Amino acid sequence: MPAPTTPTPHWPAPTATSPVTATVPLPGSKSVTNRALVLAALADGPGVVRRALRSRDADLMASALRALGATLEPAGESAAGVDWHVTPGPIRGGASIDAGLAGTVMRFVPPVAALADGPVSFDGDPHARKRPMGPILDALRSLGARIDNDALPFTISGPLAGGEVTLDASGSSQFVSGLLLTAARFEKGITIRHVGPPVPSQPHIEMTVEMLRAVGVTVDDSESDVWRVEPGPIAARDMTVEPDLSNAAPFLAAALVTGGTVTIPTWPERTTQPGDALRGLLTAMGATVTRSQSGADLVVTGRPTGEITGLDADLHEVGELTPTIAALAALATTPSRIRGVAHLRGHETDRLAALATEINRLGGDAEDTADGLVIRPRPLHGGTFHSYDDHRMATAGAVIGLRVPGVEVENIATTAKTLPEFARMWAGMLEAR
Ligand SMILES: O=C(O)C1=C[C@@H](OP(=O)(O)O)[C@@H](O)[C@H](O)C1
Ligand SMILES: C=C(OP(=O)(O)O)C(=O)O
Repeated sequence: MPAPTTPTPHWPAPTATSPVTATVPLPGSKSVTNRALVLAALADGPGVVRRALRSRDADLMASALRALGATLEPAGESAAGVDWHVTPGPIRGGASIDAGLAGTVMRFVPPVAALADGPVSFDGDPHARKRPMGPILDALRSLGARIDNDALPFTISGPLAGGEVTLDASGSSQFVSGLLLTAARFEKGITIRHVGPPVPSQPHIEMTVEMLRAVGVTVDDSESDVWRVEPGPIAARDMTVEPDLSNAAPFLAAALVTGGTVTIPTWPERTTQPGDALRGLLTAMGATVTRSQSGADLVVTGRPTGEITGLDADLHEVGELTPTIAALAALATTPSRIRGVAHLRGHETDRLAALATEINRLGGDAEDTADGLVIRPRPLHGGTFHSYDDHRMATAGAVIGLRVPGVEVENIATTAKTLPEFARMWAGMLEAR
C-alpha cells in the first residue's frame, strides 16, 4: 500500500542499550474519557469528569460537545489529566463538528446531534471519510433522522423519537456504543438488535453499558446481540477516568524487548478496558506479570535474554492491542498468527496491510490474511517505519526500534491522538533506573 508522506522529520527510535527498569504513570483512557464527556453533557445537571485525558481525540470530543451547547470548564490540569466541570445545555443545531480521525467522535456524537433543534454537520481528516459509518447512520435514519450521506462528511437533522433498530455492527462496536450512550434521551429509548458476523470489541460495549448504569440509566443486555435502553434522565455525577491500559501496551512491551521491568501505577483490579488482556497476552509471549506489593500497580518483566515467544491469538475482543502485539511478534523467535481482526481494516488506517508492509520494509516476514496477520521470525534491519497517521502504528515502530538500530518512525506526532507525551515518556522510560 502507498505510504503517506508528511513534512515532519522522522523520529529516530531509541535503541535500548540495557534492560529498562521504569515506572510509567499513564494519563486517562480515551474510551472512558469520551464516554464520560458525552454522558456529562447529556446529564440532568452539572457534573465533573476527573483525570480526563487531554489528547487530540479527547479535545475533539470536548469541542464537539461545546459546539452542541454544553459548557466545559477545565480545572486542576496536570500530567495526570484535567478535571472537566461540565454543565449541560439545550442541544443546539447549526454546529459544524470536526471528528478528526476519532472513531469515538464520529460514532458517539451524531446521536447527540440528532437531539438538536437544527441541522448539525460533521467532517474529519481525509482518512476519516473512509472509516465505516453506514450502519450507525442507517440506524439513525430508521429512527427518524435525516442524513445526507453514508460516510463523513454529512449533515444530520433530528428530531428522532427512538424505538427499535436492527444493524450490522460487525465493522465496529462503536456503532452500538454510540447509539446506547444517547438512547435514554430518546422519547422511546432504544432497542438495538445486531444481525451479522460477531460484534468486535465486546469489552468496549460492556464499558458503555457499565458507565450508563453508573449514571442511573436502565440497560437490558440479557439477550446476546440485543440491547434495550429505557428512556429517562442521565444522572449528573462525579466520574473519575482510569489510566489508559491500551496505551500501556508499548511500554509493557518494552519490558519483553529489553529483558527489563516496567511498572504501570494504579492498574485497576477490575476494568472493562480491553488493555487488561495484556496480562495474558504478554505472559503467553514470555513475560512474568505480577502486582506490586501494595497490589495497586502492574509489574511486567521480560525474560533476561529478551527472548520473545510468538503466539496464536484471536484479538477480536481487543483489536486495538494488535499493533503492539504484532511489533512483539516481529521480534519473536517463533511464528505468530493473529486472528479475528478483519475490522482493523476500518481503523485509523488499514492496520493489517500497514503492519505487514512496515514489518516487511524492515526485512521482516509478515503477511496480512483475511482476518489478521501471520508473522514469522526473520532478522530486521533499520529503515523508515511509516505511521499512516495512526498513533498505534507509530508506537509499534518505537517498540521495534528498541531492538533494531536505525528505525525511524515517520510522524511520531500522530501519537497525540491519544498520548501527546508519548515521545517524552518513551525517552523517560529509557533513562530511568
Ligand atoms: O468504543 C471505543 O472506545 C472503542 C472501540 C473499539 O472500536 P472498534 O470496535 O471499531 O474496533 C476500539 O478499537 C477503539 O479504539 C475504541
Ligand atoms: C481504533 C482506535 O481508535 P478510534 O477510537 O478512532 O476507533 C484506536 O485507538 O486503536
